[in-house]
Amino acid sequence: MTGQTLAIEGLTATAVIDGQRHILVDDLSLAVQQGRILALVGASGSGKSMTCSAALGVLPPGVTMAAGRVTIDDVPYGATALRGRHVASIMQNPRSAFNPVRTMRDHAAETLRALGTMGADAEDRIAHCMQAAGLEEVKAVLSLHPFEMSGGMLQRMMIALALLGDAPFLFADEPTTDLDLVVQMRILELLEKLVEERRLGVLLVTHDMGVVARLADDVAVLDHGRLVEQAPVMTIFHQPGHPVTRMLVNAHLSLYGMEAIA
Ligand SMILES: Nc1ncnc2c1ncn2[C@@H]1O[C@H](COP(=O)(O)OP(=O)(O)OP(=O)(O)O)[C@@H](O)[C@H]1O
Repeated sequence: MTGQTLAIEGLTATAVIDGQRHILVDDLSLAVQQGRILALVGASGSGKSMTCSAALGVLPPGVTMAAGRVTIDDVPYGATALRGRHVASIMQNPRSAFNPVRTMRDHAAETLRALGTMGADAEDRIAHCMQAAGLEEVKAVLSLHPFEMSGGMLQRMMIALALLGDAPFLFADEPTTDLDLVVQMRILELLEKLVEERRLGVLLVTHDMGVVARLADDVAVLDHGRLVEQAPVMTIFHQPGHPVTRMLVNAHLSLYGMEAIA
């Protein structure tokens, strides 16, 4: 069973800085398959987040998508149609994603409204997604404000909200960066489980090659906005082809050794 394929094709994002046009993402193409995790790696500033933002039509002010399109099984989709319904997203620093004066119940209701799916079964769906994200005490958690929750709980809630749309794809932008090591591991285990159980296709932005070794099936390497290498994870670690890939792998190996990826 192969499932759907989401393709980003010829994506180019530009910004005018001090009167000069800069290319932040340069004619980038990649494909994410349902049931697989594609890690998007590269040095800081290489364009990983901008790639996700451009594909989902949520670029920051001043940055323009100059070219490109997103297709699912060769059918092109506009960003508004993609977001939530076909592609869910989670990002780093979950605390900043929540409104500090609203409860989790408010956030869940707002997500359902945005998806246009506030049906009679709304409560059940919220509970189901929260449980899938490892939040068992549904009623208690729904009554909490962000400041009453840990970073790990907030990230689980963000994942629960992402699951509400039942999208086949998930873009996860550094989902564990701001969490402590134990919580990081639990969130990674959760992502792995969701890919297995729901056959999500995940585009995982990370700078952490340990996370790549642990989770990814395939790896795409960015350098200055360009895709310089794409290969299965084992090839990336054992036969990195591009100097940037070698640099990322060597930096990881010099810190942690080969055991983690054997
Ligand atoms: N609002 C903006 N306007 C113009 N340029 C921007 C803006 N935000 C980011 N950039 C530039 O776009 C490029 C790509 O940034 P991006 O955030 O995608 O990098 P990244 O690979 O995700 O980095 P990191 O790992 O540090 O998050 C960088 O050169 C960055 O300086």
